[in-house]
Amino acid sequence: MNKIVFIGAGNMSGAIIDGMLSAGTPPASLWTTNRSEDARAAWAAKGVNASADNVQAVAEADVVILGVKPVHINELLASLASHIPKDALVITVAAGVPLENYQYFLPENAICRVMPNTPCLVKTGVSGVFFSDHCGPADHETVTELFQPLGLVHHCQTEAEIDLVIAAAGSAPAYFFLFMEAMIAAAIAQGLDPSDAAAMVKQTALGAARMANDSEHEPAELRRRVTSPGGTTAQAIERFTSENLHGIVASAMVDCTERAQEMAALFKLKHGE
Ligand SMILES: NC(=O)C1=CN([C@@H]2O[C@H](COP(=O)(O)OP(=O)(O)OC[C@H]3O[C@@H](n4cnc5c(N)ncnc54)[C@H](OP(=O)(O)O)[C@@H]3O)[C@@H](O)[C@H]2O)C=CC1
Ligand SMILES: O=C(O)[C@@H]1CCC=N1
Repeated sequence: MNKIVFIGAGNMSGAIIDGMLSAGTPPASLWTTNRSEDARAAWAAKGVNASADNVQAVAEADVVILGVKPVHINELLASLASHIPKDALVITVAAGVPLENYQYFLPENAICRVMPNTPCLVKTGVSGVFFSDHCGPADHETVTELFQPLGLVHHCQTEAEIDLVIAAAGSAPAYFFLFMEAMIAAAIAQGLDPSDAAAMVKQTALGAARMANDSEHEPAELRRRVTSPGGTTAQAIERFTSENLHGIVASAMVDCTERAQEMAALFKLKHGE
């Protein structure tokens, strides 16, 4: 059994771990580290090995998954890199930290940047992956084995493509949640009971997402099939269009990608400074 170690098991890594558990990964093969005692107790209650000691956790690891915030990656690598087995595959889910940082601290390891999203929790995630030159077929296989059961795996051709995956998938669950929040608030403002409004909006989002995935038709055609000429939907769509929904979405996604690029410039190791 492989030893898979998560350094920092918060929102994103936690979703991956819970997704893996529900996909049948034996909890005893998973190790997590957290500084908070409550987080460790919660993982231990699920049968996952939980520790506060990163150095001890990575001993004899086959796969190390770095799940801390981007701002903490460099200091974590500086303190932990020499303890990570050289034959371990190192996976990082951090946004905006370039591969070269990991390669500097871990020159002999195979490294893979993965940009997942939180729906990995319910095995309908998206994970963009980009491999370092040190990665061989066995590493590609390991990443596929780990992430495919959690949803769609997209192979990025360039590292820069990871930043596009962030805008289209990594950050994107939040856009849909925001849209749901706005719809629920509007339905309540129009007089629906709050719990009825929430239940209807969530169920409609689920139904639309399922149809979009299962149908032979593109979303634009599915939209047309709801929109009777001169009817109610047409009025709502006209408002979205005239108020530039497409433009807002496009600008938001450009902002998202640009923020990842800014973070990369910020966190990139500056040798000799
Ligand atoms: N949230 C998301 O949807 C996505 C996030 N990501 C990436 O995932 C990473 C984590 O983000 P997210 O999960 O949201 O953040 P969280 O803050 O929820 O998770 C980070 C975790 O790291 C733990 N931690 C921090 N420092 C250490 C340390 N030195 N040793 C061990 N554990 C540590 C924290 O727990 P404790 O304080 O108990 O130690 C916390 O549980 C980021 O790099 C982000 O870019 C990528 C895609 C999507
Ligand atoms: O907001 C963030 O920076 C992280 C990366 C993608 C989703 N959450």
